[in-house]
Amino acid sequence: SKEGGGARYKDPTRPLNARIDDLLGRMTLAEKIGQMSQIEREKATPDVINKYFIGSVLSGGGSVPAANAPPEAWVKMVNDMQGGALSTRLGIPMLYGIDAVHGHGSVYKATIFPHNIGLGCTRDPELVKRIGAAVALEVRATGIPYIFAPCVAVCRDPRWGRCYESFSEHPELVQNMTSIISGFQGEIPAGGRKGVPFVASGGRRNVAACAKHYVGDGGTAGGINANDTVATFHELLSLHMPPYYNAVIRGVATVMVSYSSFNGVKMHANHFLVTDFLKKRLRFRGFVISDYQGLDFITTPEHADYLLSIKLGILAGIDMVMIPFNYTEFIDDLTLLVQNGTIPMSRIDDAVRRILRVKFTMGLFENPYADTSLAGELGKQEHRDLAREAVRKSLVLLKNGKPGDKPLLPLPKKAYGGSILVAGSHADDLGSQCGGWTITWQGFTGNNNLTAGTTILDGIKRAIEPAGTDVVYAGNPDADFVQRNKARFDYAIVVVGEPPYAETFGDNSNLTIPAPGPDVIRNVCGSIRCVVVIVSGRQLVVEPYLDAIDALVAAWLPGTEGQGVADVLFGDYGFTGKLSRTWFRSVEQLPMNVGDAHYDPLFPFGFGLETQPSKF
Ligand SMILES: O=[N+]([O-])c1ccc(O[C@@H]2O[C@@H](CO)[C@H](O)[C@H](S[C@@H]3O[C@H](CO)[C@@H](O)[C@H](O)[C@H]3O)[C@@H]2O)cc1
Repeated sequence: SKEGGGARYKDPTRPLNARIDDLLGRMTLAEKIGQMSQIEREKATPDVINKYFIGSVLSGGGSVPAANAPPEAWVKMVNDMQGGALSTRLGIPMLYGIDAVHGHGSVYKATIFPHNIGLGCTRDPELVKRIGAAVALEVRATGIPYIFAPCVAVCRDPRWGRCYESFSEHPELVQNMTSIISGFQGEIPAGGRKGVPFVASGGRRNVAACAKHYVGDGGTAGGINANDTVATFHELLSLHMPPYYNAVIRGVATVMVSYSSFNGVKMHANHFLVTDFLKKRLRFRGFVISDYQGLDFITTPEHADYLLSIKLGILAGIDMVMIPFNYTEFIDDLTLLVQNGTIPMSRIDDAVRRILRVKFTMGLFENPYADTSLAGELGKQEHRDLAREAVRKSLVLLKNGKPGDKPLLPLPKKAYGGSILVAGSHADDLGSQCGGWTITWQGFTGNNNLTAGTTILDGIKRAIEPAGTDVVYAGNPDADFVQRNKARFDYAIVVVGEPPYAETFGDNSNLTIPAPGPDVIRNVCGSIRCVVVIVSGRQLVVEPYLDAIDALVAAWLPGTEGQGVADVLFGDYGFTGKLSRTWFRSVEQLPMNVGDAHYDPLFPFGFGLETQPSKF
């Protein structure tokens, strides 16, 4: 019968392809196009999902059921939507997706891990896999089974606003960090088929992942977001493609297409790279999803010719469209294009087959509803301890003592004179130490209880006040304050850096430390032995201040567990981090990456001084 009923596709003992064939054979064009449609949470009522057979829903950056929503509220929201999907004729479950750039970033009191640029500096794929597994549990705690992560961009220019989402400028380091996919989805069992979508569906403690943004997102001209990556095919294959080999082998369930272009051809309209290369040459068997309004941006201005955009995107090989708002227009236009023969049914069937393969593989048909049994996983101490370990291992020590001086780090917990100075805006700013994609798309500044965490200053106080050291904090001390007080302090810790940003808002062509950071460095380090800690999404201009600085630490964007910084500053652990990116002298040198013929860095790729844990 054409109805769902006791149909073969509902029988989990049936072979995967038999279930797909049975279900596909029953589907109308409207049901097929519904599966290819992903809409935004705020549009996704159970009625809309039911009426249009919607196959997927997403939370865009910051799109939450309510401010500070607890896991239970997320689970209820997802399950209400799922009820709309399961009440359709064939009862195909919908797939809810969300970004998890550095942990379950949209969710109140989730553990926020260091951004990928810092994880690359750990050189620890096992650690990163453990992080993936922890993030999967925190995402499942809210009833969500699919994340738009990891970003496997190979960022070749730090002027790009998304460079912190990239593990490294070096493709091999990014390839190694694809271990996070096995954390998110679960490890393919020994002897299990590689290169096909895999999500450990048994325990429901894993999520479907998404390698993004295919391909060359990190190689755009001048690091301009969503711009043109001009390169030979060989350069594309040797610099930007390698992480996708690893992602496919690890069974990544989905791949997201990049807004960027390759030699002037929009990736969202690139049949050769999406279909001929990814699907045929690499034999990727999961589904390809567009980026948010990615079809609209095929044309300039965006959405200028939506019929054309849909034709080009779907024929290029995109299987699911992150619409996300104008879903009736999308559905009507795609229906028209199929009915008038512009898009063959075979292309639609390929897309739906891939989507169904992921949904069957991850057990979504057997477990369509979430429950609150994992609510305790959200932000639990074990995950915060893991994040703290990642912070420790991500820190890179770039300088430790002026020429002729003895090393300044590790610092003594007991200050000889009894007091130390902590200065700089970023010492006491949870939002800034987390960076973009935290609670909101662009992130936030300050500590205003938007989530739970430990600032770098809190961590310093907890580390040394018990030893009897008095910590004096001054966010922006002027020269007068320093002159009047310098004799009080054994040393100073200066924490400065960038404000939070995401995507185009982070595109930056000067990469200077934002004011008043340079003044704080000059005022403090000119009079007191100082450790400068830079909190940023990438390398910044530091050469002008280097001589005045006694010790220099790159902390990147550590996330909620700021105590990890103090752990290493005061010697509970040694510095082990190595640069995942070349630290330039000036922006005029950019782009400049390890392996370039002309390579004149301030600190080279792989650089990082080490210290031993201190006894006392
Ligand atoms: O082409 N272009 O020039 C362009 C510029 C701005 C856009 O604007 C758009 O609007 C934003 C408003 O929410 C969206 O977040 C996306 S970002 C997008 O969102 C996904 C879902 O959150 C993430 O998984 C992806 O990794 C991320 O790239 C985009 O920036 C769109 C396109």
